[in-house]
Amino acid sequence: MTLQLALRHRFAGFALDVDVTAPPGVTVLFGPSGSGKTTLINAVAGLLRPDAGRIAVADWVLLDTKARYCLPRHKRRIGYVFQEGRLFPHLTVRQNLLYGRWFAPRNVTPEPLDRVVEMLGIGALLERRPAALSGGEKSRVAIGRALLSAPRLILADEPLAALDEARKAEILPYFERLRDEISVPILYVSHASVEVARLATTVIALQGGRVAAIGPPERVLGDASAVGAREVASLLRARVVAHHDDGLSELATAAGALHLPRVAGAPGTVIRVRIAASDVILSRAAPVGLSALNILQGTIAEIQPGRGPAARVVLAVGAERLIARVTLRAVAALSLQPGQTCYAILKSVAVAPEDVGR
Ligand SMILES: Nc1ncnc2c1ncn2[C@@H]1O[C@H](COP(=O)(O)OP(=O)(O)OP(=O)(O)O)[C@@H](O)[C@H]1O
Repeated sequence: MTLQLALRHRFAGFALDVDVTAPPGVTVLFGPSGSGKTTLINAVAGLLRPDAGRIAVADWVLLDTKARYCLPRHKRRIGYVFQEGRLFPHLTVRQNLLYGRWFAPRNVTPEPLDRVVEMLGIGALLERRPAALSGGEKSRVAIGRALLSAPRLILADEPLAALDEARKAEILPYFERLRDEISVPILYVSHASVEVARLATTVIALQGGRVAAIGPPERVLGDASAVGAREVASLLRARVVAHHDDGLSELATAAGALHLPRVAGAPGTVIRVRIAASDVILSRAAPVGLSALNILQGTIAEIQPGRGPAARVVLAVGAERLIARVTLRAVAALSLQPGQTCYAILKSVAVAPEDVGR
């Protein structure tokens, strides 16, 4: 189901002006503080009436100012997943989940409770109260409660921002399952590029109230003007080939083989791997005697100088593009030029578990 977000709204000193349509899946709203993410989702949620616009999930229209139509907030059928979970402390997990179901319209059957419980791995928690749950468990219950309200859209507003790295890594796979197994579109607000890489079907990069870029994550994450020079990364599709006894997993990508710290997934599983541009080193000559395990040979496709002392060098490696962030001094010292053969070097341990997703 496509998601149409066409909105104009003005505050003193700030204007939101967005007109995009995203395909089904997870649409991540990505942008720095003050770029307008909250303003946009408040308009979707019905908490803010924008000056003008149209918001629709497929043919389910939430707002159409031209037609003078504005669906009231309680009829929008949005499932919310917030940062702190916002569960009712006096209710058990089961009661919290069933509370969600209470909001499902009478003529719609929500996902069965058993399936949601299984999908989120919360079967053992059903009789506990929120005070006896970890942050990650609370998040999973909050996702379940949202799903059981039979939503037409799930709105996740920085749901992982309050969690530490380990808890984030625990929750991300559940959002991946949601994306892959439930047909409800998800609008997900984040300013973490790891979450973009893992979850997004489509990324909307917002800057100063405008869309700086929209597209699949592999394209938007490679665009420094959209995500900021420091966040630039490549996103490679990879297939798990084998797990080796020394704790490394061998992956096949269109750019060549990669050896990374053990990833989840049986051999044959297709995953996506985020490689931060600042973790890639370049060499003109085939390196020898290096400790780094991943050396990929490619051709320089493009050199994009930044505003500071760094440049992004885009390598065509097999059918993939790999981006390296190196200093301009290194570009000059190595006399890097488009068309040259170049080797990209990546330390295995530079790729963290949260960089690898389904
Ligand atoms: N009610 C309001 N009245 C006036 N200005 C507002 C109002 N709400 C938001 N703004 C301004 O609109 C701009 C965008 O704010 P918004 O909260 O949408 O950004 P954001 O991307 O969600 O930021 P963050 O990541 O920090 O939550 C900011 O400059 C903010 O000060």
